Amino acid sequence: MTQGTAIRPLTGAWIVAVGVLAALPWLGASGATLRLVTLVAILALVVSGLNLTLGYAGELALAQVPIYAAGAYVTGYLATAVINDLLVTMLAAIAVAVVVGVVTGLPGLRLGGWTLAITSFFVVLLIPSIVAAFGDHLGGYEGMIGIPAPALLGTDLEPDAFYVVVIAVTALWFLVFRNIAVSRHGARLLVLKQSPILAAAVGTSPHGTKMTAYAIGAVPAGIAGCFAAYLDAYLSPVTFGLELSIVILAAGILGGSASVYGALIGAAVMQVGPMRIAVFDKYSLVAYGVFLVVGGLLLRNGLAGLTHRLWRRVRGRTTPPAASAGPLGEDLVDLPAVEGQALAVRGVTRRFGGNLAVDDVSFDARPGQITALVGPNGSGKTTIMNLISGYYTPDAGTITLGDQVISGLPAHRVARRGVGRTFQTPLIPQGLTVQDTLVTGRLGSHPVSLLATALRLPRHWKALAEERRTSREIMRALGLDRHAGTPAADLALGTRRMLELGRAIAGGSALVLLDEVASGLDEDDIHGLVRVLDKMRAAGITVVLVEHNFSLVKAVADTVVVLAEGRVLAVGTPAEIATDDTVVRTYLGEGGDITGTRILDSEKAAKA
Ligand SMILES: Nc1ncnc2c1ncn2[C@@H]1O[C@H](COP(=O)(O)OP(=O)(O)OP(=O)(O)O)[C@@H](O)[C@H]1O
Repeated sequence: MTQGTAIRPLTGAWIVAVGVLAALPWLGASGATLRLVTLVAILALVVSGLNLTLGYAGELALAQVPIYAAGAYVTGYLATAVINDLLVTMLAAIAVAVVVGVVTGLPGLRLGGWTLAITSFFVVLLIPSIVAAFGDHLGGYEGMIGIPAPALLGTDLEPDAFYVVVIAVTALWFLVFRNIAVSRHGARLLVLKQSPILAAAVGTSPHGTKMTAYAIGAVPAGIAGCFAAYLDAYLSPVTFGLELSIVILAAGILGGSASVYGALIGAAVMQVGPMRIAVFDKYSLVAYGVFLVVGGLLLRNGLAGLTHRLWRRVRGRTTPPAASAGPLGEDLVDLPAVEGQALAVRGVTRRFGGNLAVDDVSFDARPGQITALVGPNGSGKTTIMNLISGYYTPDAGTITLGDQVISGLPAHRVARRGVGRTFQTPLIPQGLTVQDTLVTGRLGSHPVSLLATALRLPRHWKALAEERRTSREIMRALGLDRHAGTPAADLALGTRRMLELGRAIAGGSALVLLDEVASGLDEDDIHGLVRVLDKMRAAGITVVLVEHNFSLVKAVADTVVVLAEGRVLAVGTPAEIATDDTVVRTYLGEGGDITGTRILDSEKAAKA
């Protein structure tokens, strides 16, 4: 999987850079230089955690300083009083950092946005009080002194060896971060950032994804804390203050928060620049503020984004113009067969306050058939789609898929049971190619563990091969193969609708819900859509289609369910519905002819 926002590392250059940095002690670098590089590595680790939670997952969890402090104090305490082995102290620092990361992120599960930012940012103010409360063990306000130099597996580490460990572990973390960012897990974070609704629709739990982001974002800060404790053999609560929070934020924004290596760039600029230069001392907060504003206002995705764009220009790659759909070729392949499941909606009712949006609705949708829901604006079609896909819970009635009751389940669980859907306005995240977007449709149905992804275990490669095969099959069936590498958000509306449809199918969905999928499409697009709908039927998928365009309904639907004011007015084949007296009288008045009606609702007709 690729991502538009992440810089792809030139692996060779990366290995050389890490090798040169690690060899600095033997290349005659001074102690001051080694210390500076160590400080850059420590800051880069903390900032990379921010990039992961904020830049990738879009969570305003800003508790990096408390997390970093937790890692540092745990290391200091263990090394001084319990066991001084870098492996043990680092693992303990990571574990405690993850706990602090998750706990400080918890408000984000309910509140999100700025409330999370404020609560997590100001946890930093508690650090001196917490350190003071455990003064006997953590040194209180005066600081913790006498942290011994680290040992590793029973061998004391000389300063140069410690330096090499810092470089090696930092390089390893950035490799892991990069592996996550360019994988399906990175896409999962990106989808959550841009639309929690879409995240649920593709089967990923918004809460679970947020918790994962808080947890992995805390890992590098815990490692950084461990290194910081050993570096100066001294810890003071003063170090872990608001100023450091602002430095981290400035480095993140300046480097580029939605990038892997932006953390290194931002940390290097801050450490080599304003944090070193004495003249900044007095005005340090002002200087950091300026860096924050410059990074935020002038640089789209920070210095990393700028480097990325320059690199693309040098390589002669510029963003292609919006890709238009155009007519589908004749060479479309069939969709892979699936085991469709019957949908049964029984007596479903849903109120919004005093408004009875859906009133005792029952209907069936069968595998290998297309069931159309039609009716004027406000008749309850979208509410029924949202009830089936788990965004709403019915006040009464049940919805079953095959032999499983799905009503009452949260949306991501419904998706995992094999329900895919599209939206009235296509939800296509920025930063993903067409192929990557199709892969996101498999996130819930074909999970791969984070560990397998981060460490590139065989399970990861197997899943990647499957993802590529399935997405290629779907692209060939939907005529999307010529757009495979195009940024999905740049596509024309017709192609975006087709892509959403592909994503809904990609996980092997037994039931696919299409909400006004033809809206805004031209004749070529609609012709292509009809062919694809025929393929879905042939593949055995159960399709429920909300549609205003009765010509399209007539062309594709096996069964039509007509709704009026939240109730089922009639059910039948398109031909039966077209001549149903009640339907014709209700919508067209005495003597009307629905067969020639493009749209049941005149307002929608104007829009279409
Ligand atoms: N989240 C909500 N809160 C309050 N009322 C809602 C909500 N969602 C839908 N409704 C109301 O429920 C009724 C049915 O709306 P719904 O969107 O399901 O109709 P629809 O047939 O899909 O209309 P359209 O064709 O315009 O999409 C409307 O009266 C609408 O105002």
